[in-house]
Amino acid sequence: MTVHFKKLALIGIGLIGSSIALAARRQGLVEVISIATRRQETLDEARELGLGDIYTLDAAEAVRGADLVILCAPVGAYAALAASIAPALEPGAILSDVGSVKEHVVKVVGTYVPAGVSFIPGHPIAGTEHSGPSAGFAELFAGRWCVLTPVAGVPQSDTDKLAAFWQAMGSMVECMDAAHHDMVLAITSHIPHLIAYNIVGTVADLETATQSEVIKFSASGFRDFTRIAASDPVMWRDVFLTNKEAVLEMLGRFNEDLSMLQRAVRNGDGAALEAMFTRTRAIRRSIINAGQETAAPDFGRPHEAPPVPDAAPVRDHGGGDDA
Ligand SMILES: NC(=O)c1ccc[n+]([C@@H]2O[C@H](COP(=O)([O-])OP(=O)(O)OC[C@H]3O[C@@H](n4cnc5c(N)ncnc54)[C@H](O)[C@@H]3O)[C@@H](O)[C@H]2O)c1
Ligand SMILES: O=C(O)C(=O)C[C@]1(C(=O)O)C=C[C@@H](O)C=C1
Repeated sequence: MTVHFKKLALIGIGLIGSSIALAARRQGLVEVISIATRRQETLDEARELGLGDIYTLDAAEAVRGADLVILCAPVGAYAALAASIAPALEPGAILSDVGSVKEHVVKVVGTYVPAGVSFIPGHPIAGTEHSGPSAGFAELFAGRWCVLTPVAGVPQSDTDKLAAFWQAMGSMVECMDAAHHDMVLAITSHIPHLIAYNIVGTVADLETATQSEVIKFSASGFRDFTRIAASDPVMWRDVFLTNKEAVLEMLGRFNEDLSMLQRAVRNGDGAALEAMFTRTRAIRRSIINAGQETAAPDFGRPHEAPPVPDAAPVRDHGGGDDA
């Protein structure tokens, strides 16, 4: 499928928005890119980086005449943004987003979507701990999944067109129900971030002498946690505020398993510890065998893109209304 959009409007131009701008431009998917941000400094930075063609502080102005609009701001800003852009959305346009949670987005943005506009929320499962317009790179989505959660009544041809857009940027696309997405991401992304914030926070609370020892002797395990814990505070605040139920559900299970480990350590139950660690090692190996490790070797910096597939697959999880 050939993908071509006349005008792409990106509302918010941090890590994800700027990566879309760079990838869409590189792949020739769009004619014009208009960019809206809340703050003048961010807009100036985006302009200096040459990320778009039109720059404005007025989100409604940015979306006027756009056939693809993607919200790329923290999820907590979506309701106000949706209210302000709704009257300016063109009939026939596709409205999407990149937010890390989906049910909340369907609810708060959905109420503002005018008839004739196809609302197809999305989430590229790709990122780094960096933020802002200069953090983006065109290869970010290569070999990574992008989940779409189309709402009822959206024409399949629009979902296919948006899927083709992400595939052309190198992503593999899967459609699923928003609630299912939130449950899966709670355990694969949200809880890991909460754990990282917590463990690094625990170190921050240690007395100064111990803290400097931790920093001095931190090897890759703790360093990996600090990378994750350096992720954008506003973005992650909004994730936990808007995916509360799924996070609490998964956190409950996590706490039960942690208590089991605590008991095994206290009781010197080597067999229980070894059995658990053997299971988790197998999961790591299955992730590597599925090719996820090789797709983006170094998250922290722009890297050589793996080959962009001609037609990355679209998988249908089967949970969506009319996905
Ligand atoms: N960082 C990741 O790893 C990652 C991965 C996938 C999806 N996401 C999602 O992508 C979205 C953006 O995240 P990011 O990492 O690009 O964040 P970022 O902090 O790098 O950029 C956010 C951008 O939104 C702008 N913004 C903030 N409030 C705004 C408002 N009210 N109106 C207009 N613009 C506003 C900011 O100025 C900034 O340009 C979030 O919803 C996040 O959940 C992030
Ligand atoms: O590697 C990272 O820095 C990320 O945290 C990326 C990550 C993730 O948890 O996998 C973070 C948030 C997203 O919504 C999608 C991707």
